[in-house]
Amino acid sequence: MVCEGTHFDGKIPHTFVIFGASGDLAKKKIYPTLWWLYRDDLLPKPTKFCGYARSMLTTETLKAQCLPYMKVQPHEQNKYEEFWALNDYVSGRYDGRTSFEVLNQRLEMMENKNKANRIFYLALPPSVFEEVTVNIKQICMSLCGWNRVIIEKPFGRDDASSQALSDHLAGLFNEDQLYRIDHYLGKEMVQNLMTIRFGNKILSSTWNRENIASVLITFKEPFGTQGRGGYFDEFGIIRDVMQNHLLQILSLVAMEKPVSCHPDDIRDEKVKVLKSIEALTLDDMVLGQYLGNPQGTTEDARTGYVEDPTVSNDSNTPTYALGVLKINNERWQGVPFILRCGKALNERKAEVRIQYQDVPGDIFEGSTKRNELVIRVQPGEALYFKMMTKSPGITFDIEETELDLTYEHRYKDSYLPDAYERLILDVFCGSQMHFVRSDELREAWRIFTPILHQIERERVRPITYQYGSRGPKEADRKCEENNFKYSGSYKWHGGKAATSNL
Ligand SMILES: NC(=O)C1=CN([C@@H]2O[C@H](COP(=O)(O)OP(=O)(O)OC[C@H]3O[C@@H](n4cnc5c(N)ncnc54)[C@H](OP(=O)(O)O)[C@@H]3O)[C@@H](O)[C@H]2O)C=CC1
Ligand SMILES: O=C1O[C@H](COP(=O)(O)O)[C@@H](O)[C@H](O)[C@H]1O
Repeated sequence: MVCEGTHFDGKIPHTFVIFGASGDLAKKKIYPTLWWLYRDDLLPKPTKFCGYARSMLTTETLKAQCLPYMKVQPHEQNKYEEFWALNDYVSGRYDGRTSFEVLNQRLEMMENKNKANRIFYLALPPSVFEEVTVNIKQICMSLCGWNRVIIEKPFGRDDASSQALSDHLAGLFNEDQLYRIDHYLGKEMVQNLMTIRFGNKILSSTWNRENIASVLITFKEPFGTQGRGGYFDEFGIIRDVMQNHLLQILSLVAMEKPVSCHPDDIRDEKVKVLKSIEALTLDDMVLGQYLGNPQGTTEDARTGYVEDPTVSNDSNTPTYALGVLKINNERWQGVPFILRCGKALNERKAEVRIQYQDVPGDIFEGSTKRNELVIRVQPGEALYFKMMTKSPGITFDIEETELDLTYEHRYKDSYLPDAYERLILDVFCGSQMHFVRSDELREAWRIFTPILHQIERERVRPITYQYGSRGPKEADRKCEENNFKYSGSYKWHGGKAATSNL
């Protein structure tokens, strides 16, 4: 794909600074990702890494904390030690100048006072975000290389708080220095959406209201808060998953073809389609909250959401949400885009279902089923197209079958990197294609803020569903009302890959 930012500058040293290095995200995702990129020789040489947090750690203790997540193979041990030899750690406050001055001196030492590019990863709670970014800007910027700042969600709680954050950041950095991570944009099948759509004539010419009945975008997780409901209860599933991951997928499914693959051309189209979406209302939604399953085999499964000790007994925070979005433009008017997401459900799955309309002028006595293009994001990346065929043999009966592109079969020997690997490498390369621009964010909050405020103001009660179920029955009814037909007749006769994901 021809686009900017596909290469990094291999001649200049790079320093990667991880704020919140002692935390959960850092040890489970950021350090492992940096190690994998280093292991596979994908980073510029030399790149050094510096952790920063309040905890009094050493590089050795940090290394020990990260070990369970690093997936080090015995033959990689030497390289693994090399990786840690490139690491340093500074303990300091988030709000004082002095600590940041110490950090900057340490960075200069690591860089031998040479020209260096710096990447700052903010794996931090939003409460310290503002002071850390101010201190980075005032004290820690590389003076001759470039500086890039990676930010993790939540990007605010609603339109006003998100705008305040965007304004704060805009006062410190240029938009091209800011990399807002939505890790779903780093997933293989999400990145594939543009190619599927714009690289296939057969799909591009049917991708519209004349052919498509509805689009269903799903995220499901088979576990609850696992005792960490405190964070979740402040946000809920709409802010946690729907407003970001699912809406990003929607915009890639629904946007017009960009002028080129330049990141700004793509993001311009994403913003345009978001602008055509009306704000959600309660009538467009089904909200759920899980109850414990007394027959559950784990403590998590037996514990209902409000029984989590870190969640209040009368919390009305949704752990499940379905929302029907309408896109008011020439391509999509009248086609419901149904977003569904939930925790404590029956399976782990993220997928997009493009359901085509019924065949007009039926000659098969009502036995045709709708075509459906399924883009399975996880687990087990696959693209399959459900279609009708004549049953093989002497009969003239018809049956449902599929054109199947299961990655595990077709691309058996390919390595699919983790989303964070792709995205962090993009930051080294300066490609913002898979990062969220501030105007995308503004539109996303415009769509969701009114409903979020209403749920909080009116204390709207979610419908309860049992841990391990498919969620509230009302959600299936809402799909039906919105032109998504489920027949239950489809049978997949496929191999190992499919069964292991059922
Ligand atoms: N390449 C491959 O590996 C392929 C694998 N397969 C496998 O075959 C299986 C079946 O294929 P699939 O496309 O899912 O076909 P189905 O049409 O059988 O199911 C579609 C989805 O409908 C949902 N559903 C279940 N009950 C209802 C209901 N009452 N109302 C509305 N929706 C309902 C389920 O998802 P939910 O619970 O989320 O609503 C289900 O996944 C899949 O699990 C898939 O893994 C199929 C083709 C290719
Ligand atoms: O951003 C989030 O995503 C994870 C799910 O990510 P996945 O890559 O494992 O699908 C979710 O568990 C978490 O609540 C949410 O904040």
